[in-house]
Amino acid sequence: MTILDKIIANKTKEVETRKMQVPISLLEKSSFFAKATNSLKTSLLNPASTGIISEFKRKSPSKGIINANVTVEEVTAGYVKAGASCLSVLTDSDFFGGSDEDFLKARRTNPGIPMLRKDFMIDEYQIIEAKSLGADVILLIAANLTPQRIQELGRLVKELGMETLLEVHDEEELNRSLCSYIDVVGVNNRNLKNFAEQNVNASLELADKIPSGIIKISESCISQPETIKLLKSVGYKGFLIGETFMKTADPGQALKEFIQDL
Ligand SMILES: O=P(O)(O)OC[C@@H](O)[C@@H](O)c1c[nH]c2ccccc12
Repeated sequence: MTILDKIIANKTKEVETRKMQVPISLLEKSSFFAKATNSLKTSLLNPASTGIISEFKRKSPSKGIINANVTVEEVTAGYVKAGASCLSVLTDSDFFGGSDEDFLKARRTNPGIPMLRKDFMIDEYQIIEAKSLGADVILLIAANLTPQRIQELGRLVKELGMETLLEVHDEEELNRSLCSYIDVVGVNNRNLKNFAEQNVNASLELADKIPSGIIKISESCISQPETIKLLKSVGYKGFLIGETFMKTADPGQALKEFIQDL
């Protein structure tokens, strides 16, 4: 069993429990259903954008605890002040130490910036739940979804006015998963089956395989401003970074310093 298999088995149970606890009709009462979303695409296409999608991540299966001493409000506000183009907030609690409460706190603190709900999406229920939390962008991970499920979930994301970030790790996942509901493609440099990689080779290899009209993001294992320059030179517009900032005492300050060297 890979780590991803374990996460998905756990997530399947979690979603079934939630469905019994909170009916969709209750989720739909959230005021976020009446609010317009902030577009990630628009943000990344803005020439003044840093392209940095900064992530709030307390722990991970590969690194264990990354930072247990900061609050989601201070970190996300610091990211926005430093010039992040989008925020990513983990809501998976068992493997990543996140929660829906974290997401809501970040949302209320930063109403005007695109926010990605970072979780393992397998069910329509979670998409509606994401909308109820004020999410703008949904992550669909090709490694754990069939092409048909990507289409079905992507369609619902669009119906609810949000955008879909499709995450792939290799060319096979990319080719089978692309469909008309995908707004942005993210190449995860880390293989979620073993969490082994420490480099951005996956992004470099896939750069010219992603159709040119689609906005490209490089995800994970980015720790140097020079890497951003390299990724930009092969066409990437977005850069999803968690640990590099989260492992410091002041992640917002770390982003600020990182941006100065871009
Ligand atoms: O902390 P890093 O190496 O900068 O990575 C951030 C982000 O890309 C990573 O957390 C991530 C990418 N795809 C995921 C899917 C699920 C959970 C987490 C992730």
